[in-house]
Amino acid sequence: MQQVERAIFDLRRGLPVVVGEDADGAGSSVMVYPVESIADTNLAEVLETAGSSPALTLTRHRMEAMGLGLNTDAASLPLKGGDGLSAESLYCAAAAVKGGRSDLFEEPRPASLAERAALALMRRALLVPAALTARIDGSRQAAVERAVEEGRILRVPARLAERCFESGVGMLRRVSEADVPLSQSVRSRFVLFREPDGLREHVAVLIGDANEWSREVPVRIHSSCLTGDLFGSLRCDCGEQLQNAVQAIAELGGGVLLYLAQEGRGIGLANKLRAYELQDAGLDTVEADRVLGFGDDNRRYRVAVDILADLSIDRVRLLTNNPSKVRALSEGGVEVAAREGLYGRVTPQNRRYLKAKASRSGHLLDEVLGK
Ligand SMILES: Nc1nc2c(ncn2[C@@H]2O[C@H](COP(=O)(O)OP(=O)(O)OP(=O)(O)O)[C@@H](O)[C@H]2O)c(=O)[nH]1
Ligand SMILES: [Zn+2]
Repeated sequence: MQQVERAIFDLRRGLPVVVGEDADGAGSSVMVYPVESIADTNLAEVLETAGSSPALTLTRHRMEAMGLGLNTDAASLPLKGGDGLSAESLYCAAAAVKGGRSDLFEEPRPASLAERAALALMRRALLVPAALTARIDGSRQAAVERAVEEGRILRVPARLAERCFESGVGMLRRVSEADVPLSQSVRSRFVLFREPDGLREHVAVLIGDANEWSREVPVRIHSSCLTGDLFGSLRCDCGEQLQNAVQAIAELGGGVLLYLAQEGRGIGLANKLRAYELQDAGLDTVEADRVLGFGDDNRRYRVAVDILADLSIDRVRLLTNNPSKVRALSEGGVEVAAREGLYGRVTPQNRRYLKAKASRSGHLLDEVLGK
């Protein structure tokens, strides 16, 4: 997987990578550029390097947002070229609320294996899930091969890249820990876990004395929210939920708060801010993520299951309003003996967000929003 991790870093830096369809990554290969960082000059470079016409590869959700239904998980829109084609027009087609100019593209076709893998890499890299892709023409293969051998560009096998979200299952590493007294619970210990690819770190906050925890350990699974947790943003309820969770767990005799690196429901802070802009243009929190090409909720809770296993916890009292967290733990073999609601204050700024969570994602919020 090392190549895949390196490719993710390159893509985050705005560099292209080569995705190949054979097991060793060679064979039918595609150059991949992250759309969000492509500059006008790169467009000429893509044509020159790959020697074939590029396409814009998008997720099904983005295609739907553009009114281009195609019954596949991902599709590619071959570029027509000509006037109006620029880095900006590509970005608009990939992420703007209005979907960009359709006259710049040919009819969509289902994405190839390498193109689908390119989108998986974008999502893992927390970029806008849109790639400029170009098959490497036979006439350019030798040059690309040389660039790969000389380390000027990375090549990854599509099959590995496509599975970049699964690479770490069951392989979290417990890295370091220390006591960190909190104002609401003086006896608290932070334990840090790192995913094997080194890309994400998660923290388990052990509250109180583990020997005194009840058999149904009070557990909160909290997805990180820089704006809410640290700055008290009024757009969401995360900051207050975080504080209330520590308080509630302490009052229940201690337990665990899992602070998971899942900013913006797993789409990352950059995309969350993009989604906020789309919300300010009228979309709700779920629609905005879809328009950016994501699903309704991009979080997977496997890391929570793995951390609880490491802590030898198999029965919990879960503090959440989110039924998918309950489901994910149960499916992962953790018994959810009870669920308890956990709320922040409803404010004029977050009411619409909370209502959308209740109506679109099934959050159990009647207690604070009314029926
Ligand atoms: N994409 C996106 N993410 C958001 C938005 N507002 C808040 N978030 C993120 O949503 C997540 C909320 O996490 P949690 O509070 O753990 O989960 P939850 O699904 O609300 O469920 P609860 O357990 O009931 O709180 C955080 O990662 C926030 O950064 C938004 O408008 N768009
Ligand atoms: Zn938040």
